[in-house]
Amino acid sequence: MAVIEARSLGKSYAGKPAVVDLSFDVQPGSVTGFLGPNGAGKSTTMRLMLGLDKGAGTTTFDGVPFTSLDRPMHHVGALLEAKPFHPTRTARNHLRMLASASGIPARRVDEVLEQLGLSSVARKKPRTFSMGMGQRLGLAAALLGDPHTLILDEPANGLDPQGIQWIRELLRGFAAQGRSVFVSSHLLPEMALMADQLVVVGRGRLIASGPIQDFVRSSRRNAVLVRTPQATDLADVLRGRGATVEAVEPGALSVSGLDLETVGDVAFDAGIRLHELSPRTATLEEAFLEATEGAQEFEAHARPEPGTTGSTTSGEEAS
Ligand SMILES: Nc1ncnc2c1ncn2[C@@H]1O[C@H](COP(=O)(O)OP(=O)(O)OP(=O)(O)O)[C@@H](O)[C@H]1O
Repeated sequence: MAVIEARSLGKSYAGKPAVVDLSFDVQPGSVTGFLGPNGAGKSTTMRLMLGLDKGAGTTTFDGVPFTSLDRPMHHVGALLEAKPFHPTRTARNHLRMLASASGIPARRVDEVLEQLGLSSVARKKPRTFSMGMGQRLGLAAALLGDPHTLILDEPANGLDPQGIQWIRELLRGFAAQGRSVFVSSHLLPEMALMADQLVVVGRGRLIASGPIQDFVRSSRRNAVLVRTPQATDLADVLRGRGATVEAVEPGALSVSGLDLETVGDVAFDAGIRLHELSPRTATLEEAFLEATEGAQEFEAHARPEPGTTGSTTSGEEAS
């Protein structure tokens, strides 16, 4: 059951740093979400981890680099952005070829096709597949060797809501067996449901790592909502106690910097009547946007006019 240890990973393209001195661990029995804005270096990091890109640093799987693993498909299954499918081979033959190259019995191919819901298209060519089906085939290839570690770059890309829910259950189940999952995604509500640990990067550098609850808890967007007919008085008293107070609507305050019990006690001591006292927990998206503020490589400068679509970006599309 592999601990992944990534140490001082680094990579530049044409002198421009894409990944900078990046170190983190992925523990068995967990789903570790890999988050970062577009162009933050997630795909590059995953390629470095698997020895597919040359760069600085090392990554080991239970102490062994990927390129030195004996029968690597049995240890690590990977789904990266570029999925090389043979143009004329069927889905089943594509997997059979991968299986035979790794000494995996052919019956395992049919097992994963079944597991991934691809049995009915097993004899079709992947180039005719929708994006979601292509993702499923890529996942089938990653699972072929029944590995104890999965490294997945945006696996939910192109999947429909049922597919997204299915992959969440698959990865949670995989981790519950004591295996390791390292997965990138921009679907933050999904990540909040799926991951227990996070690695967050911006401009190729580590921004945060650790349990997802700690990351969300550290957000300034966590607050206490108070409704009171004496909002002005309460705001003054709370500010006097060092809280940050924002009027969200007439008679309602959002208070940060004090916990819920203290806000209630302060109001009671000041003789202020409360009509509501409730916690407001930050979402993963809010915590992420706050943590990566200023770390976006591709920043939108113009909001679309109401009724139009699209936005203007300052740079090229990331990979
Ligand atoms: N093959 C390449 N040649 C040149 N530059 C590259 C190449 N691959 C990535 N980059 C650059 O490296 C940086 C990191 O890119 P990377 O694709 O790793 O980011 P990412 O976090 O996966 O982005 P996204 O979320 O948009 O997929 C970006 O500035 C990107 O333009």
